[in-house]
Amino acid sequence: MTDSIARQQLLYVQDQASDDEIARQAELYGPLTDSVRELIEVALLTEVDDPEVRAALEHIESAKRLLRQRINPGPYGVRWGASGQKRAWGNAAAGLRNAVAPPLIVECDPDGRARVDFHLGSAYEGPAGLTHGGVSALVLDQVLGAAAEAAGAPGMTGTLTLRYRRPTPLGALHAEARIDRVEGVKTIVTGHLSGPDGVCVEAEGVFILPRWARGKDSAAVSDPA
Ligand SMILES: CCCCCCCCCC(=O)SCCNC(=O)CCNC(=O)[C@H](O)C(C)(C)COP(=O)(O)OP(=O)(O)OC[C@H]1O[C@@H](n2cnc3c(N)ncnc32)[C@H](O)[C@@H]1OP(=O)(O)O
Repeated sequence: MTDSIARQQLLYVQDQASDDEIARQAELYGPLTDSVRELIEVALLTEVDDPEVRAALEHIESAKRLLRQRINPGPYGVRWGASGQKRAWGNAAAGLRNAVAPPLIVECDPDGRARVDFHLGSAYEGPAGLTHGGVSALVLDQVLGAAAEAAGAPGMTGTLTLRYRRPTPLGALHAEARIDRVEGVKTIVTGHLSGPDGVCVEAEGVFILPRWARGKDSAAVSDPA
């Protein structure tokens, strides 16, 4: 096993947090994350005068000093509580503590289907007024991966193939996925991302249970938010 795989495995942690403690943390950190996400949007779009921008910066620096007083060196990893509840709160697409995440709150069925309605604001812009193609890939990677995981066939993304059929607007969007087939350690999942005018991006993903995780509890590579 390489050092990087060994290091990665140390970030899958059974911390035995109780459901009450997890709920407390979600109530505490969820609003902080939402506020920082809004801050990203407001910082991007504000048109106030220079003194107000400088004053806002001082407040933000002060908030950072407060929060840095005790800090996890990171990354967050994936944690399981005492009841088996998982937290992938650092996940870039769905993490409850990650302000970069849109966030995606993906609904899954055990037969390998997943869907999510979500909103992309101005921070996800690529072409003027449109969603960045890499952000569409992020969303589809997460939703297709969630479908594989929901059916008990989780894996790392081996190949993700996208077809951008029409520009993806910002705003209210939908993505869904379903397992097409399972071939040994490979799970092939298809899906799409759509906007108000129909399908914008089609996707096919090959999710592979990595060699190091074979024969272990499949949760070792699953990564729900
Ligand atoms: C609820 C939330 C669910 C979570 C959603 C998560 C979504 C996000 C997921 C990610 O972002 S994962 C991060 C991006 N992906 C990676 O970083 C993967 C990096 N690559 C690897 O770790 C390994 O190359 C990989 C695990 C993909 C495969 O390595 P293995 O050593 O385990 O594969 P192996 O050589 O044993 O091959 C197994 C099978 O897979 C095939 N294969 C290997 N690499 C492949 C590849 N890249 N694409 C397609 N097929 C591949 C290989 O031909 C073979 O097919 P057969 O079984 O038919 O012989």
